[in-house]
Parts: sequence; C-alpha cells; structure tokens
Amino acid sequence: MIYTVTLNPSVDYIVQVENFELGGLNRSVMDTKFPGGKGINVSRVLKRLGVDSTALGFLGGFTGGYIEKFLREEGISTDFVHVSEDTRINIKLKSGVETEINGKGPSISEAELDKLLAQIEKLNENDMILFSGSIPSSLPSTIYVDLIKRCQKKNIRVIADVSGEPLNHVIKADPFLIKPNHHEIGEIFGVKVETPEEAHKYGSRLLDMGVENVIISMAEKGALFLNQEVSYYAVAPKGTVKNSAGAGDSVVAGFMSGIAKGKPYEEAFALGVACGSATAFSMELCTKEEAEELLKQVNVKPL
Ligand SMILES: Nc1ncnc2c1ncn2[C@@H]1O[C@H](COP(=O)(O)OP(=O)(O)O)[C@@H](O)[C@H]1O
Ligand SMILES: O=P(O)(O)OC[C@H]1O[C@](O)(COP(=O)(O)O)[C@@H](O)[C@@H]1O
Repeated sequence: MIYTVTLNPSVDYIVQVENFELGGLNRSVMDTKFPGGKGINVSRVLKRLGVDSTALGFLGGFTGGYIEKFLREEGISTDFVHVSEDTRINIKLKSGVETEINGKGPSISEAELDKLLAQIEKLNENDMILFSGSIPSSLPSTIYVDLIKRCQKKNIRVIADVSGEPLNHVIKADPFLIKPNHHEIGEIFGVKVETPEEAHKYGSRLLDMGVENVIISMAEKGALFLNQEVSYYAVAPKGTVKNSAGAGDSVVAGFMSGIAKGKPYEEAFALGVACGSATAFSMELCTKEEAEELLKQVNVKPL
C-alpha cells in the first residue's frame, strides 16, 4: 500500500484579481477552493492515475472536515488524526503573477503525534510512504527524520518532498527519493541553481550524501532525475499556466504511480513531468487524460 503523510494540510483558496492593488479594496473575478497540502495532492493525483493510497496526517476543525469529506467523495482512503485546532487556509493569489500566503497551521499535541506514530508502526515492508510539506510549528524540524527512521527499520521505501530546514535534515537520512525544486536545492548549498547543468552538479552531491534518487523540478525548464547509475533531463511541455500550485506534487505522484506499476525509472520520471505540466496548465490538479496527452511531448534525455 502507498501512504501519503501531510503533517500540515490546507484548504487552498485560489483567488484571481485583475490589477491587484496592495492596500486597496480588490474584488475577485474568480475564486475557488480545493483541499491542499502536498501529500493530499499526491493522493488525489495518484487516484486519478488509477493508484490507490491512504492519506495520513493531521486534520482539524471545519477546514479539516471539508478536506476529509472531499477526499472521501473522490474515493480516497483516509486515516487522519483529528486535532483540536483548525487546519490552515492557504491563499493563492493570481494577478498577472502568482503570489502565495501559506498559513502556519494548527499546533499538534504530544498525544496527537503519538497517534500518528502508532499508525506508522503498523506499516509493512512492501509499503511505500511519502512525507511531504511543511511541519506545523509545534513539532520539531527533525520530525521527518524520526518518522523516516521508523519506516526504514521496517524496510519501507521513503519518499520526501520537503523544503527549508527540514530538507537539510532529511538529506542526511538516506531516503529513497527526494524532490526539491531548483530554488530548494540551491538553498541547501547556498547557491542559485538556474540551469540543468547546475542542478545536476548539486543533485550529484545529494547522491554522495546517501540519497538514493533525486528529482529536481525546474518549473518551465522541466526536471532532472538522478541516481548513482543514470542522469536524465526532460524539457517541460509548452503551454499556458493557469495554476501551478500542486505541479511539484503532481511530479511526485506521476513518478510514484510509475514505480507502483513496476515501470523503469525513466518512464516513471517522464510521467511525473507530464503530470506536473498538466497540473500547471489547468486550474486544478491534472486528470489522467491531460497527463497522458502531454506525455507525448516529454522527451527524456541522458544528461
Ligand atoms: N510554466 C510551466 N510550464 C511547463 N511546465 C511547468 C511549468 N511550471 C511547472 N511545470 C511543470 O511542473 C513541474 C513542477 O514544477 P515546479 O514549479 O518546479 O515544482 P514546485 O511546485 O514543487 O515548485 C515541472 O517539472 C514542470 O514539469
Ligand atoms: O506545506 P507547505 O510547504 O506550506 O505547502 C503547502 C502548499 O503546497 C501545495 O501542496 C502545492 O505544492 P506544490 O506547488 O509544491 O506542488 C499546496 O496545495 C499547499 O497550499
């Protein structure tokens, strides 16, 4: 079974304003909301690709209730720990450019965390688990390392999509796969990463530190896949961006679905890139049909 863990889910409030004026009264020309948070997006895209997963993490309040109901209506299996504070709302403001305000999220008590740890203890060797997204402020930045180690003791394959300080910890915990974007990998090494060649250079350093596989996504420039045996680069398909929130999560979902179906890394990676771009070109997460259509344009080359 595949498990996705979202410690800090969100309701994503997507609002479009023409000529946004800071400090003024702005009225939206379009607004909508979706369940969000990285693992949740991955579970939703996996479902569309025909792969089942169970979504874990913390949900609370009316926002948490909305997410849980939405996921169940999509046929996604969920087993969230219910917490006393409300799940956050993240604002995705579109006005020519995309601006995001992500909330800090509810605080998680020790008893609530213990419930998640007990769920992890029940997982089995053939399971695959994704840890992704920010960490609620009441939990330590090393929490993912603790969770990863518990999974590794059971030989569970661990994928992590995290950023900032938690990423610095996770890269030392020998995960099966991480998926930083080019800004996030640049932050690890205190450099700017702008070209596939630069991404390759710093991705290789992560492999030397013990990470088994690395996908570095580079928005409109596409993505790289690296491990000790191969390095691939895929240029992103061309199209008009409607809402890029969830594009990175879709790369992870496409790749995980390929792995779950026993495809070689090269194919799983190509599907990941197609899913990422298909999500960027739609208001919501990509459908299977949209991803398969774009897959025809994804050309994976050795780098
Ligand atoms: N402007 C774009 N044009 C085409 N594809 C895009 C664009 N933005 C994102 N993508 C696709 O989505 C993937 C993930 O995007 P990226 O912005 O790097 O991830 P994240 O959301 O994690 O920051 C890219 O590898 C690419 O396939
Ligand atoms: O946990 P974080 O880092 O605040 O990110 C949460 C946000 O990221 C998303 O999961 C989208 O992530 P990506 O654009 O990286 O795929 C949103 O749904 C959510 O609002």
